[in-house]
Amino acid sequence: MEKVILVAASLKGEKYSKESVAELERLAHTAGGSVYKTYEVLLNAYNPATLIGKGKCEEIALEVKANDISAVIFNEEITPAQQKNLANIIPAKIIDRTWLILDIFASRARTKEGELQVELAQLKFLLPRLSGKGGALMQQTGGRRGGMGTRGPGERKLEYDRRRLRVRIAKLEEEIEKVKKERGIRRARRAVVPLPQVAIVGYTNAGKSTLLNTLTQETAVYADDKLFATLDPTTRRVKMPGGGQILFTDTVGFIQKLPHNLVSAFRATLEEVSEADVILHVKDASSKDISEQSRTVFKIIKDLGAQNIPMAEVFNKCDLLPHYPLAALKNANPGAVFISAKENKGIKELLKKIEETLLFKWHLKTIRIPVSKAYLTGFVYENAMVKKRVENKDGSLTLKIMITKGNYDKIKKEL
Ligand SMILES: Nc1nc2c(ncn2[C@@H]2O[C@H](COP(=O)(O)OP(=O)(O)OP(=O)(O)O)[C@@H](O)[C@H]2O)c(=O)[nH]1
Ligand SMILES: [Mg+2]
Repeated sequence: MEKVILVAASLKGEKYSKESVAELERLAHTAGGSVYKTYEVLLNAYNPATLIGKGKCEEIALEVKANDISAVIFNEEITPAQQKNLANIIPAKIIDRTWLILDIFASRARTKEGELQVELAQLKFLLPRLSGKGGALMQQTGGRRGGMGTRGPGERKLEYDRRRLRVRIAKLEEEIEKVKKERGIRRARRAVVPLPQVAIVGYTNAGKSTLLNTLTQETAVYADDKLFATLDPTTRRVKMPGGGQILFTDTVGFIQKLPHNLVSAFRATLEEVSEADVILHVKDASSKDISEQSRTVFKIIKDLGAQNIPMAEVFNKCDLLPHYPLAALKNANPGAVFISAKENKGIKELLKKIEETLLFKWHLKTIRIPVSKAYLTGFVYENAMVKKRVENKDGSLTLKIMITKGNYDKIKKEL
């Protein structure tokens, strides 16, 4: 593990919450850092040259030298100029929050598309930060190479040459365009089976992947007590209690101050969210920061243009709450469902809630197909989710289905 120092610098009156500082510590930990010390710096104004004051920089520089610290991580975004100045004073890698998140993303990307997107976001971040003659700022700092803040996706080493970087960016954009098209084709093919789609979204570490595992009774989806365990969307079929199936997609976790170019980098991956029939918002009931985290999630949903999709709210990790606070939480959120994904509790209620929410767009119908119209059966199966099938004595078929209005009208006309 690399020893790191954290700096949470905020303006007086806008002081970071304890949770926000703890989150920075968890991010650093997730990236493989062992936190030596955390500086909470309160400022009257940000210093345009060094973000924090010169004196503070020198104090940190001494600490770095005396304790073999490999990186200093700032909770703020640092400008290229600030980074250069900071690196001149402090002999360690200078990493900001955005770069730290990108570094974690780089080690997490699993699919080709995920890798391309992370690398593109990294290179776009790096480009303005390279010093003039192709020298690499990140590499120069403290003469240190490798480790935290230098990872690319897969086994790839990040490039630090300006000209080559530009070429690589163009190539990545081209490849992403290609992969996107392929995805579109794949999705169109999948759409032939019109199952309702639920997108699981929520703050990082809320328990989204654990929930999907519980829903599908398997442990194929990587869940971990680290931030951004999931990067690429995973879609699974889930059997509903009353019959039928629904598609659930697990997505990348959201986080405060997620850099804007990252949101747009992941837009393609998050397309699943804007195309869902229901958004399932998973919250961590044990978090001290639920409302702030929810605000962050809503903001990103809006950024994705998905704010009009019906949403179901679920509080997870209820097993961690004592009786009284849990009761209070339930009182304050009458429309929500309360579960423990880990202990498989409340899952039935959750699925019921999701079906209810689906009824905004999908309708529950019972149809009878007489023998003379048996040819319609295939069409129904292709255009509806069949919850129950009863073969009647007279050879006719009674189907309980969930179906969109347009498709129902089509069937109605034929029957
Ligand atoms: N006690 C408790 N822990 C849970 C529950 N659900 C998930 N966890 C734990 O919370 C941690 C995060 O779970 P994940 O499923 O990886 O969370 P996630 O929302 O997918 O996280 P990202 O993919 O990082 O956004 C893991 O250590 C889980 O074991 C629960 O109901 N109760
Ligand atoms: Mg996950």
